[in-house]
Parts: sequence; structure tokens; C-alpha cells
Amino acid sequence: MVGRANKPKELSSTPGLPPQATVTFSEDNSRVTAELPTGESIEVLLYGATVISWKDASGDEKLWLSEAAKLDGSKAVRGGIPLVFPVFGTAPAHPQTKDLPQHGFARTSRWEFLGKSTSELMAGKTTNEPTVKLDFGLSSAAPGLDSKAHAHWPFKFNLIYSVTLSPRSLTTSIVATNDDNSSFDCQVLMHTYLRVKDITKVEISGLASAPYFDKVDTANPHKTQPAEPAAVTITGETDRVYSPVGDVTVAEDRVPRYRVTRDNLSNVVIWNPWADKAQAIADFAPKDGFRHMLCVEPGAVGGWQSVEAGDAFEGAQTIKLLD
Ligand SMILES: O=P(O)(O)OC[C@H]1O[C@@H](O)[C@H](O)[C@@H](O)[C@@H]1O
Repeated sequence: MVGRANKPKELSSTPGLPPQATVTFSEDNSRVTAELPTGESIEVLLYGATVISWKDASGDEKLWLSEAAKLDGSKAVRGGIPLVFPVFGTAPAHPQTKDLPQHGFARTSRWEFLGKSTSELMAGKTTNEPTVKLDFGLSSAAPGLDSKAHAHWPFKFNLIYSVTLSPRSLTTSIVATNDDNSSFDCQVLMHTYLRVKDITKVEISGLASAPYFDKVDTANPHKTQPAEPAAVTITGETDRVYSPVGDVTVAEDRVPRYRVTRDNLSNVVIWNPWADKAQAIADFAPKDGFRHMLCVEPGAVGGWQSVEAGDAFEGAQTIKLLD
């Protein structure tokens, strides 16, 4: 092809409007990428509507993704932000969900991309900050639904999952509507794998005095985080379901890095498998990757959300970058 010396610049937006975010599909239609005009980006796999990448303007990745994660729809993604619905873990004693696989079927179903909204189009926006929101849908009638799993939870439902990228934050929100004639129970959790430089330098604040359920200490799981020290550190396998009052902040080397705020999600799971467990998880790689991740998982998992026919459960997390 012959190069043109004075070829026109690519038109990124209508003249007079601020530059817009770009949204593109991968060639194989497996994922959607959004990039703000300021350089921040996210990548979402339709399988599970799993956010698998979140980069700041300098290209610095904020999420941990296992090098052995399956991205071909054969297994829930190890890393990023898998979405847990309608059961957290397994619930053998809960009749409605007892036969569902660990963490339900939302993360193992192929979602539909419903569309994007950019800040210019969002009603009521008062700032000029560029923003892009990607909407994904999964319903009981969807062809991409994990049919094996859904057979064990035969309710009519509709899920809308929205992923909103702003220059300094990422928000994920869910609306789970009951389209059935009777109520159903569900749990919801956003299983965020935050990337950290060195887990031994991490301090988590916002958990002091909070009650928690310690999944590692099966003999004595009901505990309360002491008021002092104010921050929680990770020194071994950690798997706790906290009920904190406010935001949770992750600092590294005394520098605050992430603030996680929640809307209608009363729990926060803190999970790090540490060395032995990481070794035992087939798709966890590299095996010392536990040093570079911390799961901070906002959810409604302490009990059950009973959603009446025609009603909906809504919840959201926002992760703000502080450094
Ligand atoms: O291996 P999975 O199914 O992705 O689950 C990972 C972890 O997810 C956490 O949310 C649970 O609290 C842990 O108990 C679990 O091990």
C-alpha cells in the first residue's frame, strides 16, 4: 500500500463533542474491550461476563489473572472478576441450591453483550470525566446459560451486569430480577482478584472490630476482628467472610492503593490461598502467584436474599485507585 503524506487523521468523535471511549470485539467474539480516550481500559470475557483486565492510563494492570486461567469457556476463570450467583461456595443444606456447583452458574455461562453507554450519553452526568459502561445480560432463557447447572436451579430470572470504567475507578453492578411466579433465594458475590506487588507488605483497613466467619478454622469459625491493630495483614492461607460496616482499603508498603466501596453488599470475603493451596489449584499459575494477588470480594453471602416474584436484588462494588 502506498502511504499518503497528508492522510486525514482518524475521526474519533463528532466534531464539537469530547472524545468518546472505544469499544471493540475480539475477532472470535469471545470478549469485549473498552478504552477511554484518557488511556484506561478493561477487557471482559463474555464467558461469565468475567472482567479479565483493568489497566490504568499508563497500562499498569490492576487485576491478577492466572497464567493458567482457562479463557475458552471450559472452566470458570482463575482471576479477574468472576461473578458468583446464585450460591457462594456450595450449600448442601439449602434445598434450592444444594445441587449447584461451587459459586453457581453465572461464571460458567456465556453472557450476551447488551451495549455500551458513554459519559456523554449518560443522563444526569455532571462531570466531564470520560466514562464507559458495558452491559451484559443472562436470563433463564438464554442460549449461553450453563444448562447443567441451571437444571438444579429451575427459576425464571434475568440478570443485568454492568461494568463501568472511569479514569480512576471501576464499578461492577448487578440487577437480578425474579421473573418467576414464586420467590427464590440467592447469593451474589463479585470475586475480585486485586493485583498487588507483594502480599507481605499489604495492609487491609476497614475490617477492625468486624465480625467474620473463618473458613480456614473449621472448628471455631465465628470470630471478631480485634480493634487493634487497625489493619489486617496476610501471613498464610486466608479465607474469611467479613461483615464490615464501611469501605475496605488496601495499602501496600503504607501507601493506600485500592478503596472498595459497596452498595447493598454487606459482606467482604478476603481470600488468599497461600503456598500449599495455590499448589493444589490446577489452574493457579505461577505457583508463587499468591504473592501478587489478594481477593477482596464484596457480596451478599451471609444468609440468603429472598427475591419475591417480579422483584429484583441489586448490588454493586466500586474499586477506586488511590495511588
Ligand atoms: O476455586 P474457586 O471455586 O474459584 O474458589 C476460590 C475461593 O473463592 C472464595 O470466595 C472462597 O471463599 C474460597 O473458599 C474459595 O476457595
